[in-house]
Amino acid sequence: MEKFEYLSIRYDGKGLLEILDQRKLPDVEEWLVSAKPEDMIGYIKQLSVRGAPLIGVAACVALFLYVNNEESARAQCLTEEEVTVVATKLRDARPTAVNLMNNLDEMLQLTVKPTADFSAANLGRIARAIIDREVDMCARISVAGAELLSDGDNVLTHCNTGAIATPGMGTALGIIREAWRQGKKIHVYVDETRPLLQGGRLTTYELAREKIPHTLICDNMAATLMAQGKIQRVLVGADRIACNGDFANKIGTYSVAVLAHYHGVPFHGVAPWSTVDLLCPSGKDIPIEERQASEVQGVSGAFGNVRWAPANTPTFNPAFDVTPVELVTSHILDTGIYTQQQLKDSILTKHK
Ligand SMILES: CSC[C@@H](O)[C@@H](O)C(=O)COP(=O)(O)O
Repeated sequence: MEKFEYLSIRYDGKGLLEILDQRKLPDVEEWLVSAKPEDMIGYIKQLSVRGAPLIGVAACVALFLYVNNEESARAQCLTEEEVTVVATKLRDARPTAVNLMNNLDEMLQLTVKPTADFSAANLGRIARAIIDREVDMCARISVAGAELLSDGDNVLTHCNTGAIATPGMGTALGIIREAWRQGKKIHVYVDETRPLLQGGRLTTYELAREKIPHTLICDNMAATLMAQGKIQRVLVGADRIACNGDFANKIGTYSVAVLAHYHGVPFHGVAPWSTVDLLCPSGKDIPIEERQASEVQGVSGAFGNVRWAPANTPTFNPAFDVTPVELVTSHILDTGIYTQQQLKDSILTKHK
């Protein structure tokens, strides 16, 4: 595979794969080496690599690199079984974002089984095609969604859906970037996104780099802003969209959707088609990751580890929640903007 470099993942074309440690942002920009699949699995679990499209891409490149190294060492191709064992471990690194599963299934060439080719050269080609497609989908999403934004709009976003969460320009944040690039005078309210502060640390970092006007708020402030008429639209990402249009995204998204519904503010789920799970009928079928207590008992990161709750305080820490489709004004995908019925129809067409 040839050399590539994006904001949060890079490969030197000679075997060095690195990811930007998103736990340490915004103040520390540190690159971590992923020499073997176990490294990447650890980085995905600890959220050094995060964001549905990015973990999908990172896992594919890690799989390619493993096969490439083994193939060189043994001077022969790996078997399908050997590649599948490693792909399965990567697939299990996080349970909710379906991009990980969709992309690895593509690497395993499940749909072209009789002619599958597990050489490093072929896996490198597939991984490269997946990356190019993700970059392209981000660009298309951004253009499609930017049409909805007008001068003077205040947009609320949750978590981080930008260029560090994808190999492209981002999804929900990509729309914001594109609208700004088009000269629209918009302003962004950024939910801080407890417990891991993806909004407070990462979305603010990206918006500041792009010089897009923004204001950071705590998650519990969105209701007040909506009641004051200060939010015109909500744009959020997705980790898995079910066939009926329900979708999982960062914990807290559902609360924002309920608030938006109550206040009559348009609410959009934004994602590439690689986030649609054609095998998942509805939101109740989406597996939700639960994470460790320490994330809720305090905070940790480059700024240190701080616990404010008494040690061993019982916690509940689901990393994602499911927003029912009834609360979604429309989904913005790389192929356009979809009402609930249009999305269902498109998914049905893909099933045929
Ligand atoms: C373009 S990223 C879309 C989603 O993956 C994003 O909104 C999100 O929920 C990320 O969660 P994270 O736990 O930080 O990986």
